[in-house]
Amino acid sequence: MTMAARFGLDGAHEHRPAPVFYDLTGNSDSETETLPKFSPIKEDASLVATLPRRSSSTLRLPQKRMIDDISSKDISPSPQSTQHQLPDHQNNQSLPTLQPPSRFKTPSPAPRANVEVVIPSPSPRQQKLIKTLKPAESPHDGFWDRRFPTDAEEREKAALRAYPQARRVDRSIISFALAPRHMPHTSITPAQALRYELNQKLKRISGPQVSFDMDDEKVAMLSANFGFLNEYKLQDGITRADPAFNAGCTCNGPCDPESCDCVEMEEEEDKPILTYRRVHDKVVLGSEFLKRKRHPRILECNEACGCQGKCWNTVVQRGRKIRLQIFDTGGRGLGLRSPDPIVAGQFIDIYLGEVISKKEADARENTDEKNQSYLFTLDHNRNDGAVIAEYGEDYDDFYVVDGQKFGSPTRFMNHSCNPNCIIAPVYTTNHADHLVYYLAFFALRNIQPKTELTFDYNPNWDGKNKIDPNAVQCLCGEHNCRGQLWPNARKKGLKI
Ligand SMILES: C[S@@+](CC[C@H](N)C(=O)[O-])C[C@H]1O[C@@H](n2cnc3c(N)ncnc32)[C@H](O)[C@@H]1O
Repeated sequence: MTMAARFGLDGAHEHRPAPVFYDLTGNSDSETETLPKFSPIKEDASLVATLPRRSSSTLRLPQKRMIDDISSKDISPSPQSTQHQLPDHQNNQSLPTLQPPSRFKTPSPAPRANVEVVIPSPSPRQQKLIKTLKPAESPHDGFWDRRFPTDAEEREKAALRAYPQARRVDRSIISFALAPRHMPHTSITPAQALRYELNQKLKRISGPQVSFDMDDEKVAMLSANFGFLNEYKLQDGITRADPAFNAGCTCNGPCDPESCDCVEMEEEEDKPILTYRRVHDKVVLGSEFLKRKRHPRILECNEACGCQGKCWNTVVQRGRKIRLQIFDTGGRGLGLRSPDPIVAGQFIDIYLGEVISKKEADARENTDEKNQSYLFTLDHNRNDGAVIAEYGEDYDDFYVVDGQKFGSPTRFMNHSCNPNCIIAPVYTTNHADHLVYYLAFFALRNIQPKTELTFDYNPNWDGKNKIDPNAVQCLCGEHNCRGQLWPNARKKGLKI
C-alpha cells in the first residue's frame, strides 16, 4: 500500500484512509504481514499529540468500519506490529478483545481523511483565575489535573466565584405578560389570558374606569390585537393643520355665549348657535342643540382664546367623566353602556381610531370579509366656505377614521333607529384644522345606568328609502326600526 493511499491523499486509488489498528492485547503471533504496514503513531499524530490520555480507554479501539476493512484472519495482531506501547502497568490490565468482523455488516460512511479538533481556550478571565489556583493534590492516577480538574479544584474555583452565581430574585415583583401577579398557580384558559391582556389595555385609557361586563368567552369576540387609544392614530399621508393658523376668541374674562367668537352663528341668521349650558354641577349640550336634525360643529375655546381655554366652553377637551362598560348585546355583537346615570346633553366620549386617507379606507372596506364597519368619514365641512376655498368645490378626499383595530370604547356603540345619543363634530385645540376634528358623543336624553348607548348610523334617512336587500339588517328592535343599517352597495359592487 502506498503512503498516499494510506493517508487518503491519492483519491484515484483509495478515498478512505487506511484503518488505524492498535494492538492492545500484545499476545498475537500471527498475520503480521497482512496488517497494514504503517505507523499508527504517525497517522494519529494530530490527535495523539494534542489530546491528553486519561487511561487505556482513550486509545482508539478498532471500530466497526475498520474491522470491515480487514478480513477475520487479519485481526490477530502480533506483538511485533504493536507500534504504540502501553506502560507496563497498563499492559497488565485485562484489555478489550477484538470481536470477529462478522458482527458488523451494516455499511457505514467512509471516514474523513482530515480530522480537526477545536478545543476552546479559556477566556482571559478564566486563564487569570486558573493561574491563581494551587495545583490540586493529585491522586496519582495518571490524570492530568489541569485538563481533568479534580473535585477539590472545582470547589476552589467555586469558592473564588469563578462560576456565575445564581441571582436572588424577588418573584413577587416580576410582572408577566399574560398572568396576573396575584393569580393562583392554576392554569388559565386562553379566554382568561385574553381577558387579562385586554383588561391591561383598558387600564391605560385615560379617565374613569372602562371595563368588560361579560364572560371570558365573550371577550374573545374582540381580537387580542385590538388597541385602545387616547388620541387619534394618524397613518401615512395624514397631516394636521399648522397650529400657527389657530385662532381664538377675544373675550376678556369668562366667555359670554352671546358674544364669544368661538360660538358659531346660525346660517343666514344673526343669532348664535347655542351649545353648552350649565345644569346643576354639569356643563351639557342644551336641548335646542340636541333636537337639531343635523348637528353643527362646536368650536371649543383653547389657549389662543382670551379665556385661555379656561371657560365653560371646554367640555370635550376635558375628557370623559363617566365610567363605561363593554358588554355582549347578543345579536348585535359587543355594545357599550355606563353603570352611571347620564343626563341629557352630557358628554360621553369621542370616537377614535386610525386616521387614514379615503383611498386607504376604500381598500380596507373592499377587503373586509366581515360585514362590520367602523369607518367614519371626516367630511362634515364639505360645504364649508373655508374648505371649498382651500380645497375646491369637488374635493372628496376627506380623511376617514377607522376604529376596527384601534379605537376608543365608543367604537363599540351600536346603531339604533331610536338612539339615545347624538354625534357632533368638535374642534378643540386648532380651529383651523378642518380635516381632522373630533367626533363627540352626547346623551340625547337622560339615560339610566346599564342602558345600552346607541346612535343613528344613518341620520340622513328620510323615511322614504326602500329596504336594500344587500344592506346590513338592523336588529335594534325599536318600534320604528327601519330594518337596515345602511346600504351595503359598495361592498357588493353595486351602483347606488
Ligand atoms: C361600530 S360597530 C359596533 C360594535 C360591534 N357590535 C362590535 O361587536 O364590535 C358596527 C357594527 O356593529 C353591528 N351593529 C351595530 N348596530 C347594529 C344593529 N342595530 N343591528 C345589527 N347589527 C348592528 C354591525 O355589524 C355593524 O357593522
